[in-house]
Amino acid sequence: MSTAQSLLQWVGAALLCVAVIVVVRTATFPSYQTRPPPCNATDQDFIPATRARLDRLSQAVTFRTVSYEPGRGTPEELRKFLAFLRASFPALHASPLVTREVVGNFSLLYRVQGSDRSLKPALLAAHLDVVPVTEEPGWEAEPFSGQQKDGFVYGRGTIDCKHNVLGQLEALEFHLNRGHRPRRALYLAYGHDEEVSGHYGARKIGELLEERGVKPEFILDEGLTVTKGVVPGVGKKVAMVAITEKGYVTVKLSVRVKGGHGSMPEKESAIGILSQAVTNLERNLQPNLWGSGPERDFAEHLATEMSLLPRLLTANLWLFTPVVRWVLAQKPSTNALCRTTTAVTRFNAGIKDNVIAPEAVAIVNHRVHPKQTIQEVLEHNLKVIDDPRVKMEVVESLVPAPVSPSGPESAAYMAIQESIQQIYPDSLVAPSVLMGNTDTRHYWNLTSAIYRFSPNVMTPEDLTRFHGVNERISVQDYERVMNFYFHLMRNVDKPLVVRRHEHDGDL
Ligand SMILES: CCCCCCCC/C=C\CCCCCCCC(=O)NCC(=O)O
Ligand SMILES: [Zn+2]
Ligand SMILES: [Zn+2]
Repeated sequence: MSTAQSLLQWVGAALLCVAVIVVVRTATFPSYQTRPPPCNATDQDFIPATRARLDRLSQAVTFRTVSYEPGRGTPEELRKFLAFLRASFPALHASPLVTREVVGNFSLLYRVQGSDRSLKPALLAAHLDVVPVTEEPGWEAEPFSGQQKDGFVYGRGTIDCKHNVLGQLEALEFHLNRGHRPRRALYLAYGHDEEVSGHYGARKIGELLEERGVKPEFILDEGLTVTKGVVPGVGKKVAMVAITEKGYVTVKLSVRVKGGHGSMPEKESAIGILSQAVTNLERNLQPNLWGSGPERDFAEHLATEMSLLPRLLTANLWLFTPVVRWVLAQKPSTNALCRTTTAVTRFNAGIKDNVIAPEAVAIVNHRVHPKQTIQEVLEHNLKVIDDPRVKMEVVESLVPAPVSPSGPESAAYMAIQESIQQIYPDSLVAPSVLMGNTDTRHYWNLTSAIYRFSPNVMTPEDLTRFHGVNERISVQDYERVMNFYFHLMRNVDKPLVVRRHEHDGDL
């Protein structure tokens, strides 16, 4: 046999081995999906989306509680919104079990007293502020109208996240009206400036709770949602419970040149130099790190629920990680899980048509992958810009959040999963990474069990509504939001027991 023939035989045998491993791993990959526990709720345990409840959500949207910049807000609107909340939920505001504090002038902290002091409190969070409306003409209903149309409530805040504020308060009001006396103390924390980093709201709440020695069993804030048609290869709904958040670093790029008359320009302008720099950043993305961080768990939790090809790839990441990285990098929503993202969010230069701009400034917002450091992000930028005329300064930064426990070893995570599956019995649940940031950055010292999840459904078409045009929630989803919080309040109102890790209950 020639050397070439024997080499071919060896290659053939190696390929066969690889194929066998791939097939065996695909066929035997473990399932992480457990059956939803039976829900003993009766008809009386259901909060219907009545006219009054829908109108309260609509009315909440009409308060223009927009936050623009740290320290600048809409005090009058916030004040009116707080008064509206007080008037809208009379039972909880009159209850001797509930205390209400205004923190940092406009943020709210409620405490519901529990009868069993051995149980650590639960903390549900959300925020009162909303992002501004940038593209008014594209809206099918006025963005601050709260208009109800075709089975939806429209407007800023309907999914980010007045639905969570109102949903939690509706659930608590419902509970108290039925004479419920909780065993576990419950905190509700509503910051008023989450969209501009929470420096005056959630930070103050976090400091206050720390001073008082409050150590919650877990914290649940806004976050990822139940998704439908968003996760490649998975037909069922997937509830994504974020167990960590990407970090961020915002940088300011600037170029200064000599100004002058528009009739006698130099070869290059500040605008041209800076444009080249941001083009370099957009053409040379930060490295694709998918699979090296907690996002890998997300895929592996869903592997057995995927159609054949994605399942084969996910069950064999030892071989196919580069392929998965390439596939996920093709869409903005999945690319966000792959790498530190680079968004050029502002670009300013020039004051007059015939004056050469002496300075051009761009702001670049990066969301940092859990396995990358901020230093590495900045070094990458300097390398690809490769122009000493472009100055780079860090405006603000935050390291990726600590990873919270998930799976059967975490009783709090399982209580959230159980509550999701009681409301969405056909949904899968998987731990994930939030690509944005929440007020929980100010709560890291309170507990290591921090989760970010909003109990409404998002389809691919809905993703751009978030901070975008035609933000809306369906009536059915809002009903699910209220009932999710109601179930969660019930499910955690007892000692939470850690379950042994096992796969006996697999689907
Ligand atoms: C494998 C599929 C991954 C795609 C997942 C998309 C799911 C989308 C669901 C919700 C969108 C959540 C956006 C994050 C918002 C964080 C809160 C926020 O706006 N904070 C302010 C900020 O980060 O600037
Ligand atoms: Zn939000
Ligand atoms: Zn937001």
